[in-house]
Amino acid sequence: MAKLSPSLLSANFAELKSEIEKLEKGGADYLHLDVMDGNYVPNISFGTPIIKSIKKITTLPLDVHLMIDKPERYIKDFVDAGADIITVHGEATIHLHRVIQLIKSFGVKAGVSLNPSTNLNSLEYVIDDLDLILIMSVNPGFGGQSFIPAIKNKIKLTRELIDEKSLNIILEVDGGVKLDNVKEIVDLGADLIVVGSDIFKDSNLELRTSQFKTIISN
Ligand SMILES: O=C(CO)[C@H](O)[C@H](O)COP(=O)(O)O
Ligand SMILES: [Co+2]
Repeated sequence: MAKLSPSLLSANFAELKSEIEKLEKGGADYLHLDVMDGNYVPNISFGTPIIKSIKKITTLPLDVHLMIDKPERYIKDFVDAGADIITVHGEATIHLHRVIQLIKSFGVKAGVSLNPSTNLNSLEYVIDDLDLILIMSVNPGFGGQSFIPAIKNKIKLTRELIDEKSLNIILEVDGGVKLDNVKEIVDLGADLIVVGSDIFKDSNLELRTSQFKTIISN
Protein backbone atom coordinates (compact mmCIF):
# COMPACT_ATOMS: atom_id res chain seq x y z
CA MET A 1 0.00 0.00 0.00
CA ALA A 2 1.46 3.36 -1.02
CA LYS A 3 1.94 6.16 1.50
CA LEU A 4 1.42 9.90 1.32
CA SER A 5 3.99 12.61 2.03
CA PRO A 6 2.40 16.05 1.61
CA SER A 7 4.92 18.75 0.69
CA LEU A 8 4.70 21.88 2.84
CA LEU A 9 6.21 23.96 0.03
CA SER A 10 2.74 25.25 -0.86
CA ALA A 11 1.56 25.69 2.77
CA ASN A 12 0.62 28.98 4.38
CA PHE A 13 3.65 29.37 6.66
CA ALA A 14 1.82 31.75 8.95
CA GLU A 15 -0.64 28.93 9.70
CA LEU A 16 1.78 26.03 9.67
CA LYS A 17 0.64 24.40 12.90
CA SER A 18 -3.04 24.22 11.98
CA GLU A 19 -2.23 23.17 8.41
CA ILE A 20 -0.08 20.28 9.68
CA GLU A 21 -2.90 19.22 12.04
CA LYS A 22 -5.27 19.07 9.07
CA LEU A 23 -2.81 16.95 7.05
CA GLU A 24 -2.47 14.60 10.04
CA LYS A 25 -6.25 14.28 10.41
CA GLY A 26 -6.55 13.59 6.68
CA GLY A 27 -4.17 10.64 7.04
CA ALA A 28 -0.75 11.94 5.94
CA ASP A 29 1.97 9.35 6.58
CA TYR A 30 5.01 11.67 6.38
CA LEU A 31 5.71 15.38 5.92
CA HIS A 32 7.83 16.24 2.87
CA LEU A 33 10.12 19.21 3.51
CA ASP A 34 11.68 20.83 0.44
CA VAL A 35 14.93 22.62 1.25
CA MET A 36 16.17 24.85 -1.59
CA ASP A 37 19.34 26.91 -1.58
CA GLY A 38 18.95 29.25 -4.56
CA ASN A 39 22.05 27.66 -6.05
CA TYR A 40 21.42 24.00 -6.88
CA VAL A 41 17.89 25.12 -7.75
CA PRO A 42 16.84 28.67 -8.65
CA ASN A 43 14.56 29.05 -5.64
CA ILE A 44 15.09 29.52 -1.88
CA SER A 45 12.66 27.88 0.56
CA PHE A 46 13.54 27.20 4.20
CA GLY A 47 16.14 25.45 6.33
CA THR A 48 16.84 23.91 9.72
CA PRO A 49 15.06 26.42 12.02
CA ILE A 50 11.69 25.69 10.38
CA ILE A 51 12.30 21.93 10.46
CA LYS A 52 13.26 22.07 14.13
CA SER A 53 9.99 23.89 14.90
CA ILE A 54 7.93 21.42 12.86
CA LYS A 55 9.54 18.49 14.68
CA LYS A 56 8.14 19.84 17.97
CA ILE A 57 4.53 19.89 16.77
CA THR A 58 4.16 16.60 14.89
CA THR A 59 4.81 12.91 15.37
CA LEU A 60 4.84 12.29 11.60
CA PRO A 61 8.24 11.27 10.22
CA LEU A 62 10.03 14.12 8.47
CA ASP A 63 10.97 13.34 4.86
CA VAL A 64 13.61 15.99 4.10
CA HIS A 65 14.37 16.64 0.41
CA LEU A 66 17.61 18.58 0.12
CA MET A 67 17.91 20.55 -3.11
CA ILE A 68 21.22 22.09 -2.11
CA ASP A 69 24.76 22.02 -3.48
CA LYS A 70 27.32 19.94 -1.60
CA PRO A 71 24.73 18.60 0.89
CA GLU A 72 27.53 16.91 2.88
CA ARG A 73 28.14 20.30 4.52
CA TYR A 74 24.75 20.27 6.28
CA ILE A 75 23.79 16.64 6.96
CA LYS A 76 24.48 16.85 10.70
CA ASP A 77 22.43 20.04 10.98
CA PHE A 78 19.41 18.35 9.37
CA VAL A 79 19.82 15.28 11.58
CA ASP A 80 19.90 17.56 14.64
CA ALA A 81 16.81 19.39 13.36
CA GLY A 82 14.86 16.11 13.41
CA ALA A 83 14.99 14.61 9.90
CA ASP A 84 13.93 10.95 9.71
CA ILE A 85 14.81 10.57 6.02
CA ILE A 86 17.39 12.73 4.27
CA THR A 87 17.36 12.69 0.49
CA VAL A 88 20.15 14.35 -1.45
CA HIS A 89 20.44 14.91 -5.18
CA GLY A 90 22.96 12.68 -6.91
CA GLU A 91 23.85 15.61 -9.19
CA ALA A 92 24.59 17.95 -6.26
CA THR A 93 27.67 16.22 -4.88
CA ILE A 94 30.89 14.76 -6.25
CA HIS A 95 31.03 12.26 -3.39
CA LEU A 96 27.61 10.62 -3.40
CA HIS A 97 28.79 7.40 -1.80
CA ARG A 98 30.39 9.31 1.06
CA VAL A 99 27.26 11.42 1.69
CA ILE A 100 25.05 8.32 1.85
CA GLN A 101 27.39 6.76 4.42
CA LEU A 102 27.39 10.01 6.40
CA ILE A 103 23.58 10.14 6.56
CA LYS A 104 23.40 6.50 7.63
CA SER A 105 26.09 6.99 10.28
CA PHE A 106 23.55 9.10 12.18
CA GLY A 107 20.94 6.31 12.06
CA VAL A 108 18.81 8.30 9.60
CA LYS A 109 17.38 6.83 6.38
CA ALA A 110 19.32 7.83 3.26
CA GLY A 111 17.70 8.68 -0.06
CA VAL A 112 18.97 9.81 -3.44
CA SER A 113 16.91 11.92 -5.79
CA LEU A 114 17.31 11.97 -9.56
CA ASN A 115 16.40 14.89 -11.81
CA PRO A 116 14.20 14.09 -14.80
CA SER A 117 17.22 13.99 -17.16
CA THR A 118 19.44 11.86 -14.89
CA ASN A 119 19.80 8.21 -15.82
CA LEU A 120 18.87 5.53 -13.33
CA ASN A 121 22.25 3.89 -14.07
CA SER A 122 23.92 6.62 -12.01
CA LEU A 123 22.74 4.70 -8.90
CA GLU A 124 24.37 1.42 -9.91
CA TYR A 125 27.23 1.54 -7.40
CA VAL A 126 25.27 2.97 -4.47
CA ILE A 127 21.89 1.30 -4.77
CA ASP A 128 22.63 -1.46 -2.26
CA ASP A 129 23.16 1.21 0.43
CA LEU A 130 19.96 3.16 -0.18
CA ASP A 131 16.79 3.31 1.90
CA LEU A 132 14.92 5.44 -0.63
CA ILE A 133 15.04 6.53 -4.28
CA LEU A 134 13.20 9.75 -5.12
CA ILE A 135 12.26 10.08 -8.77
CA MET A 136 11.66 13.72 -9.70
CA SER A 137 8.75 14.02 -12.09
CA VAL A 138 9.28 17.78 -12.51
CA ASN A 139 12.49 19.80 -12.63
CA PRO A 140 13.26 20.63 -9.00
CA GLY A 141 12.87 24.13 -7.63
CA PHE A 142 9.19 24.97 -7.71
CA GLY A 143 5.83 23.58 -6.69
CA GLY A 144 2.83 23.62 -9.00
CA GLN A 145 4.51 22.27 -12.15
CA SER A 146 3.13 19.61 -14.51
CA PHE A 147 4.15 15.96 -14.31
CA ILE A 148 6.62 15.07 -17.11
CA PRO A 149 5.06 12.08 -18.96
CA ALA A 150 8.45 10.51 -19.90
CA ILE A 151 9.07 9.86 -16.20
CA LYS A 152 6.37 7.18 -16.10
CA ASN A 153 8.78 4.75 -17.74
CA LYS A 154 11.54 5.70 -15.27
CA ILE A 155 9.23 4.91 -12.34
CA LYS A 156 8.44 1.53 -13.88
CA LEU A 157 12.13 0.75 -14.51
CA THR A 158 13.07 1.77 -10.97
CA ARG A 159 10.36 -0.50 -9.55
CA GLU A 160 11.67 -3.39 -11.67
CA LEU A 161 15.25 -2.76 -10.54
CA ILE A 162 14.30 -2.70 -6.86
CA ASP A 163 12.25 -5.87 -7.21
CA GLU A 164 14.84 -7.74 -9.31
CA LYS A 165 17.47 -7.13 -6.64
CA SER A 166 14.96 -7.74 -3.80
CA LEU A 167 16.03 -4.49 -2.17
CA ASN A 168 14.26 -2.86 0.74
CA ILE A 169 14.07 0.58 -0.88
CA ILE A 170 11.17 3.04 -0.77
CA LEU A 171 10.33 4.37 -4.25
CA GLU A 172 9.19 7.98 -3.86
CA VAL A 173 7.76 10.12 -6.68
CA ASP A 174 7.79 13.90 -6.41
CA GLY A 175 6.35 16.60 -8.63
CA GLY A 176 3.10 17.27 -10.45
CA VAL A 177 1.12 14.57 -8.67
CA LYS A 178 -2.60 15.34 -8.65
CA LEU A 179 -5.86 13.59 -7.85
CA ASP A 180 -6.27 12.69 -11.51
CA ASN A 181 -2.86 11.03 -12.04
CA VAL A 182 -1.98 9.60 -8.63
CA LYS A 183 -3.59 6.22 -9.27
CA GLU A 184 -1.50 5.69 -12.42
CA ILE A 185 1.70 6.62 -10.54
CA VAL A 186 0.96 4.13 -7.77
CA ASP A 187 0.16 1.45 -10.37
CA LEU A 188 3.60 2.06 -11.94
CA GLY A 189 5.12 1.00 -8.62
CA ALA A 190 5.57 4.10 -6.44
CA ASP A 191 5.52 3.49 -2.67
CA LEU A 192 5.62 7.05 -1.41
CA ILE A 193 3.76 9.87 -3.08
CA VAL A 194 4.60 13.55 -2.63
CA VAL A 195 1.79 16.02 -3.21
CA GLY A 196 2.18 19.76 -2.71
CA SER A 197 0.04 22.22 -4.66
CA ASP A 198 -2.82 19.84 -5.38
CA ILE A 199 -3.49 19.48 -1.65
CA PHE A 200 -2.93 23.10 -0.64
CA LYS A 201 -5.04 24.60 -3.44
CA ASP A 202 -8.08 23.21 -1.64
CA SER A 203 -9.43 25.18 1.31
CA ASN A 204 -10.33 21.87 2.98
CA LEU A 205 -6.88 20.37 3.51
CA GLU A 206 -8.13 17.50 5.63
CA LEU A 207 -10.67 16.35 3.05
CA ARG A 208 -8.23 16.73 0.14
CA THR A 209 -5.55 14.73 2.00
CA SER A 210 -8.05 11.98 2.76
CA GLN A 211 -9.10 11.87 -0.91
CA PHE A 212 -5.49 11.16 -1.91
CA LYS A 213 -5.23 8.55 0.84
CA THR A 214 -8.35 6.77 -0.34
CA ILE A 215 -7.04 6.54 -3.92
CA ILE A 216 -3.53 5.35 -3.03
CA SER A 217 -4.77 2.84 -0.46
CA ASN A 218 -6.97 0.96 -2.93
O1 LIG B 1 10.60 18.93 -4.69
C1 LIG B 1 9.70 19.65 -5.06
C2 LIG B 1 9.96 20.73 -6.06
O2 LIG B 1 11.30 20.76 -6.37
C3 LIG B 1 8.32 19.51 -4.45
O3 LIG B 1 8.35 18.48 -3.50
C4 LIG B 1 7.26 19.21 -5.46
O4 LIG B 1 7.30 20.04 -6.56
C5 LIG B 1 5.88 19.18 -4.81
O5 LIG B 1 5.06 20.14 -5.29
P1 LIG B 1 3.90 19.87 -6.39
O6 LIG B 1 3.10 18.68 -5.91
O7 LIG B 1 3.17 21.14 -6.36
O8 LIG B 1 4.60 19.57 -7.70
CO1 LIG C 1 10.36 17.58 -2.96
